[in-house]
Amino acid sequence: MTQTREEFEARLRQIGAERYHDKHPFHDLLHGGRCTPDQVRAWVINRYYYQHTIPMKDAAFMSRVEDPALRRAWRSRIEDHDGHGENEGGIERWLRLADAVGLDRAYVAAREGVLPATRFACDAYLRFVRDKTLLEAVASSLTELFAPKIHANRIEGLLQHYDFADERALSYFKRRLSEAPKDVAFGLQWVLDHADTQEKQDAAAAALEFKTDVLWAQLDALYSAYVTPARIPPGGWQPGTYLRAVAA
Ligand SMILES: O=C(O)c1cc(C(=O)O)c2c(n1)C(=O)C(=O)c1cc(C(=O)O)[nH]c1-2
Repeated sequence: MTQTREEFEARLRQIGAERYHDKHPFHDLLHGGRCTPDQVRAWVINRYYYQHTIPMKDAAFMSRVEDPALRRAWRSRIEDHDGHGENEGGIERWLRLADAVGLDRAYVAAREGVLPATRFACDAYLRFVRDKTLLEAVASSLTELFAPKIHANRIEGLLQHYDFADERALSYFKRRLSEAPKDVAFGLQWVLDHADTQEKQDAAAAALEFKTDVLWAQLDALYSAYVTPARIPPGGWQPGTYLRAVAA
């Protein structure tokens, strides 16, 4: 049976409550100050691949949208990451974090040393948004409903526990606190408006579950490669390499 708007929204929120990556043990380590400097670096390197993918998936999405009003509402997402005018953009802010944790930013930006499962997960997200219905594509972005809380926890945890953490290093997360809510408020209303049959509601819910898997799989990959017993796959970043040259 088709759910009411309220029931369907509650169903989407329940997916986050059960499956969002705030519950992943790697985040407990990271936010609780129990990651080594190299584990933090591995996270920064791998998560950059996600950052790199996001504006590409948004561009793939927009290339399929025929409604100018929807494109107009969506396009700030690309500018948020790539920058616009005075705003240097989220990708640059992520590279500041790479600087702060002592990594060579050119290495991070080149996306070498990224774990295979990170690539597979992020590439799957891009393909999903390119190939599925617009409703599924928008629904897959709704993990951002749950992101402000994890960003706030991260800012607090990193500031409390790690010497590298300061306002400049964490500017990516601070900025997302104001960017994400506007995006997700629009996305949620759009999904609620368009998922008007049971079939569409099921497809949108499945898309959101798929996206929680995309996020979870990236942290599983990190955990298995860099937390005991660490098993770094061939080609993965080796701790101690590609550190930033420090002036003598
Ligand atoms: O740190 C996080 O946990 C987290 C999660 C997510 C998410 O839920 O997909 C995003 C972000 N951050 C983020 O910073 C971001 O720009 C973003 C864009 C999107 C998207 O699917 O369009 N998700 C996320």
